[in-house]
Amino acid sequence: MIVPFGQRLSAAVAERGPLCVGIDPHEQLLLDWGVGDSLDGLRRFTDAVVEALAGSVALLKPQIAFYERFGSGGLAVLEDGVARARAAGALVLLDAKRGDIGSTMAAYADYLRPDHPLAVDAMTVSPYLGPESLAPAVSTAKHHGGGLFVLARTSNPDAGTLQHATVGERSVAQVVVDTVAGWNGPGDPLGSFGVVVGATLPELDLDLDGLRGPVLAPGLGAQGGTVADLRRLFGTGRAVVPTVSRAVLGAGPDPAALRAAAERWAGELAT
Ligand SMILES: O=c1ccn([C@@H]2O[C@H](COP(=O)(O)O)[C@@H](O)[C@H]2O)c(=O)[nH]1
Repeated sequence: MIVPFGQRLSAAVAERGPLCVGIDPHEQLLLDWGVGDSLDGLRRFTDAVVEALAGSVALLKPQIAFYERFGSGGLAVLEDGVARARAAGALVLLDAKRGDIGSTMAAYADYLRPDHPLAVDAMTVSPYLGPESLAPAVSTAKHHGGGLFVLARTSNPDAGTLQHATVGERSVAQVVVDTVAGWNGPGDPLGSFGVVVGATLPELDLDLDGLRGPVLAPGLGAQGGTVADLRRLFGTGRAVVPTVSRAVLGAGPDPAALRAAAERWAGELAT
């Protein structure tokens, strides 16, 4: 039976808490960990993070850019790490930020097919070609029980330059949120289609009330966002998935230290 991503996310968060940990093997992190900025270092880094965290956090979010740096070998490391993370019970959100004309978008969305070598539970996508260009990904996600997180109001400082531009009466970011809301069914307790909204925003300048889907909130830790910012921006009662990469990964390579760093964030989120 196919269980939609929104339901699987709800169950994972109920069991493990909302924290998502990003797997971002930056060159500097590989050097700091002492594993080397090499394919072997990438493999050791990925193995360590998966082994330390896949049994306890709800979501892992590998950033594909750091694997593509190493070509096909890097992607093989990612495929192996993703498969092992899912087998250990973590949902995997591939941070790929794909977006293209619809016919190409259909191919990108194949990451959501269970028979893909890099099959994941959900992926990030970019609506820059127009939110309707993402329709083939929505259809693949619905067919296979996958999820999408669409960039709406991102965490980088100049994001508002484009995302605040207006289309009629609404900002571009709001058009994205409203489009994604339309992909979630009215009866869904939590839909499979969510948006990305940074935890670094000075204020929440968009209306998320009708979304009925999860909000992925990056920007915590290394980019300056705090748990207090999450509360200030999103309040309580919303399905927010806070995601942290460097502020957890910096604790490695010791698996116990990685787990402790993730537990500190999880503990703070739970208070
Ligand atoms: O608005 C966005 C969307 C995605 N990201 C990604 O999240 C992580 C953040 O890493 P940190 O080390 O926790 O800063 C990274 O992969 C980004 O590409 C984002 O930061 N903001």
